[in-house]
Amino acid sequence: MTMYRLVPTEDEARDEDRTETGSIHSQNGYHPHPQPSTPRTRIQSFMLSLKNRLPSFLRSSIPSSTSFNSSASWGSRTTAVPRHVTNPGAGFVKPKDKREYKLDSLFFKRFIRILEVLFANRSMVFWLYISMILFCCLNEGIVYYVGLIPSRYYKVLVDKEKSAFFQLLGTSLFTVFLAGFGKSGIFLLGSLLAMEGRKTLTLYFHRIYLRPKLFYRITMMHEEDVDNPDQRITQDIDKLMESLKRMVEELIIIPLLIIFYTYQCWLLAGYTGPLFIYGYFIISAITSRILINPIVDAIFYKESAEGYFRFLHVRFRQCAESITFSRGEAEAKNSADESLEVLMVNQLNVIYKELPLQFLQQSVSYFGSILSYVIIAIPIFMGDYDHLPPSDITVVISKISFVSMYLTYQFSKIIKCGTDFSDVAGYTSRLGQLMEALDNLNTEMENIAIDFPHEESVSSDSTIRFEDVSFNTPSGELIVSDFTYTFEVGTNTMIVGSNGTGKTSILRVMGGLWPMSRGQVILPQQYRKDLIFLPQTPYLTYGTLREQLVYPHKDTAATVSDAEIIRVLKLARLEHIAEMVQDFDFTYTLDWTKMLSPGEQQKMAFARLFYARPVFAVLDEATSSMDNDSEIEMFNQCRLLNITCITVCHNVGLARFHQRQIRLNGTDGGWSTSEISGPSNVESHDDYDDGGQEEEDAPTF
Ligand SMILES: Nc1ncnc2c1ncn2[C@@H]1O[C@H](COP(=O)(O)OP(=O)(O)OP(=O)(O)O)[C@@H](O)[C@H]1O
Repeated sequence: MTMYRLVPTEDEARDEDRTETGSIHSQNGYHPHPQPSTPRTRIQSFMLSLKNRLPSFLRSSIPSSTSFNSSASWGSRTTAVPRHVTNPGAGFVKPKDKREYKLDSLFFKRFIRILEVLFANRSMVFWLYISMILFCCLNEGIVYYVGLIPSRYYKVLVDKEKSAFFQLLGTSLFTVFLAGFGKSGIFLLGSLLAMEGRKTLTLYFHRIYLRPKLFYRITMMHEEDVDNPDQRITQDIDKLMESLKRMVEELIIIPLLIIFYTYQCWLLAGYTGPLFIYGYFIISAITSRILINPIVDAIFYKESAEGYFRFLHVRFRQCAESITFSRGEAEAKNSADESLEVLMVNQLNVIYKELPLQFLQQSVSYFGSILSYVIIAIPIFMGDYDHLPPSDITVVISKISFVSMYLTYQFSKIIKCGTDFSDVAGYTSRLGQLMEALDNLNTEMENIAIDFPHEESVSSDSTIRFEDVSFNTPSGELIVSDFTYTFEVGTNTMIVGSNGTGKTSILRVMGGLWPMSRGQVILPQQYRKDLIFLPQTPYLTYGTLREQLVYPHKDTAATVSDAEIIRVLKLARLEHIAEMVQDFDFTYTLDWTKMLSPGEQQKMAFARLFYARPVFAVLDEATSSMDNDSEIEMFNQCRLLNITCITVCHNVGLARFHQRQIRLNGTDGGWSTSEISGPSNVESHDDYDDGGQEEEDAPTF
């Protein structure tokens, strides 16, 4: 036996104070109910004031109350970030007067963390980056040579040297060709770098996001903290790498170039040249930094709005049939229009905030070229080159012009990268925030020991035991209090109660998805093998029929024989599927959920169950879409295969397949257990009338 538990520490237990209603209060955690003056009330009043300030079409998108975790059994919030006002139906609105994302130390911390992931273990990204540096150095050597060509032309033209002119023509044509080759090489390496970077970061996120239990919690419970994690992984990483690529292409060897051209400029124009250029850069950089901050923030919120807009369309696609049946197309159009409107508002916000930066960048470029003439003029008017003949002065002017303009150009490139930099900062904030949320959640889950197994709790029998278990909803409502029950092998148990009384929640606690506020659950040692959960809507993977049956153990698919597939399909009354697909190894481009009816999808889940043959099957309304005969067949097969059922359902007719029941009464976490007296199983279909028809000894739920 294996046990997982959430037991308060001794200190925490001391602080606990039980009220008459059975709720538990604690100074340092485990609050099943919200405390009177909590952040929840503050957030609610903030949202109310925000709602009143919004245009009418957005008001409907703001929920009148927001769920807030006051229960410490759910741990602390994932990150100290603002509560976004969210609504998947309409989009996203940023709380007014609240700027959170900017170029501060947190940004640099997050950015360094992303770089650590990208460059870890001398990855491919690392080598591409090194190759790019080398290529850029080579290319800049060529550029420097090309830059000096005009001064050589001036010389041969003023001196009328014909043969030197043709020689120079040949060399310059070859150099220009080399420069083109260099530029396209940088483009290739940059694109590979962006692609490889995207792959590395995405794989990293797959690893930390799709972790057992954590994936469920971040998507189901922490939407307020981290909106659209899927969009961050699929879109934001790509955009981050594209912006980074552009920046790297522009800036990769800029420090070297600045040192080199500063030295050249100082040699030709004296100290005033570099002094003017550096002064001009410092002023531009400070102004640029001031203008970038609001853009980072705007990009963060624009991406959130993008996420909701995309999410809405995905939901339309998933629910196309339901929407059409309920003639909800007009409503869908309205919410899509509203969501687009919110996106446009956010996009416009980005455009407006980028405008001053664009103005600065353009002005800086033009001003840079004027500055180079000032730098040339100073030594010329000071008479530094009066001793040279006119042809040599034109060479000097051309050289100073090139080095000063090129140095100014390097600085203006840094300023011009401001837009990309603000993009990078925005995406870094979104990805960094997700990383932190996942880290915090992971630590939180480790601290509350929600996962199992705990070696010291190993026991020999195969029962599932709940011992004094209490738990709350994520919003802090007590659902079940001091629940003690043993699920024994061979004894089917039914869990019943009205809607929302916590039937599925008991299964969530059993599966480790929800934490307990107290008590412990003891599972069979090989719980992964011995315990299989069948939800109402099974998850059907993309892939072959063989893979479908062994889900989630895709790697074992090849070991399942065709005969075995046909056998379990027959048990699940899906033999026609075998004929329909013919080739068990054909990967269907069509979604299996489109190929199978809801009832057939549930049968597919039973086919998996019959293939795996666990000790316990936890069925959460797992037969709700099946016809009566099929329902009987599923429970009969479970009995024949010695699978003990723990069933959540509303169908009174199913009582005959169970020996015990747990009833949740929905008030103060109350519950009761009883024996079910009636036929414990059904051999023939005839003695099963109708799921809705009660028999004398069948309990009513
Ligand atoms: N993610 C969540 N956040 C907040 N509350 C939740 C969440 N999931 C469930 N709840 C609440 O927990 C309570 C119990 O939910 P549960 O799904 O266990 O009910 P149930 O008895 O299975 O209902 P039904 O018979 O309708 O399936 C409900 O009041 C529900 O609102």
